[in-house]
Amino acid sequence: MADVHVLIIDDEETFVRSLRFALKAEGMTVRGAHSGEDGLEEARRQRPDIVLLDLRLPGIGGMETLTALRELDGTLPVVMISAHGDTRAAVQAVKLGAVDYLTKPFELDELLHTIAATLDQGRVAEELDYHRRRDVVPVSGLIGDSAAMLTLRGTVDRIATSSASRILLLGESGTGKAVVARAIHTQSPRRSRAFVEVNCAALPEHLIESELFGAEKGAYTGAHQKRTGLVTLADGGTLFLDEIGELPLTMQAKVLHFLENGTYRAVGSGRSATADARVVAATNRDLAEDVRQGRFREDLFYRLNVITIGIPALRDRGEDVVVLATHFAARQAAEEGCRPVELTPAAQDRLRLHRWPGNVRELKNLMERLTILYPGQRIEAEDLPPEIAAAPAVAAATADAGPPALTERLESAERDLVLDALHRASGHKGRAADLLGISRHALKRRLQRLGLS
Ligand SMILES: Nc1ncnc2c1ncn2[C@@H]1O[C@H](COP(=O)(O)OP(=O)(O)OP(=O)(O)O)[C@@H](O)[C@H]1O
Repeated sequence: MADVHVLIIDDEETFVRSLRFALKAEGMTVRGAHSGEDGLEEARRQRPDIVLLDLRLPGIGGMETLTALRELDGTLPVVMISAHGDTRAAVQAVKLGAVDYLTKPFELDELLHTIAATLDQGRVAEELDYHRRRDVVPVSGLIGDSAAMLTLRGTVDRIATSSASRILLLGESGTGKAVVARAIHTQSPRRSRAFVEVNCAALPEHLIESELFGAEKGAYTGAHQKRTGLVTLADGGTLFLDEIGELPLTMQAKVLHFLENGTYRAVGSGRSATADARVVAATNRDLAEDVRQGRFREDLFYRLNVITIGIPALRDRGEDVVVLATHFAARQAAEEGCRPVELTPAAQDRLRLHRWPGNVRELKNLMERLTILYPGQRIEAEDLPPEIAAAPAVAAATADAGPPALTERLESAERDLVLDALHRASGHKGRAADLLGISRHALKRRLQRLGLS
């Protein structure tokens, strides 16, 4: 059992010394502490793999030390050491979270067996904890160690400090385009100036122009005072035009003019003004197709499509699914003031197999929901929503039966489109129906049929 770090907290010096000697002979690293206070300090500093804790200690007692250790790290296994006649208290300690107890005097073999069994049991929890300890959010805010993510972070680093003033981000909904846009800003020399985010899909058409470029007092009905445009606010900083594919054609011409000349005109103003904003635009649409369909200006497309960053879908990022799930679980737990949920290996497999049409956003929402429903608990595959829990079954069935039937594939594509439209319409069914080009009634029927209502 090399590489195992053991912390012994016991006030009997000779006992600690002899255990230390014996465990070191087994290749373990052993530290000793003679009081609960010292033991806690030691645990904080060296993060042991297992703690052997005497029930009877001077100062803060064994039970209190156990509680404090659990607060420090809920996954740290603690084995209680009790004297004869203390069995009741030892059992109580197990109820409080100790993994086991040994009664003095005990054989070395018994102790070695307990340590081995405990560490083996703790492996799943440990793996998660490993991720948690590594869960240091990178400067970019972009979590993930997959090859795709490393490449993305490298690209963001390079582009942020380059002179590129127009950047286009492409990726499915929820892949992290907004996070990337912000990372480009915070890693650029513009970081001390404003990062201004505009969601082109959320603004009603008649307001977009005045929001973006500002308006003079009285420029239109209801313009009671002069309005400063978001472009002006982004001067020296970064303007993030999210969902640029939703920009109405009339506005596309005005944005193009600004991108080409750096000048703009507030609504109702005769004078043109300048603003030096780096523009990062994002879309989940196929802009080239929109150009072909006449929905997006070709000149604006080419103007934007110079420095393009593709953001991979979550399903193509391998282990990132589990790394991100662990990150969101830890973050939500901190918010709720509880221990993070732990995903069993079977549950992790289901997450790996799911297609994640809503990408990282869908995963984040899931982990938030699980934390609220099962605070600090182990999540079994069956605790996951049916569409995720069923993933391996579907995968196995399709593997046996060859490629999925056309109806299944159509249904899955339909579900993705409907979910995407609902997301883009912020859950508003009328708008989602418009985006899909169907009636509200037809959308309702589809939602029912797909089990999404
Ligand atoms: N790599 C990542 N690391 C940490 N959090 C992430 C990552 N990617 C996305 N997120 C989180 O997932 C959520 C969705 O991300 P974001 O809003 O950036 O997606 P988006 O691609 O801009 O979506 P949309 O196209 O719908 O606007 C956010 O809460 C974001 O913080």
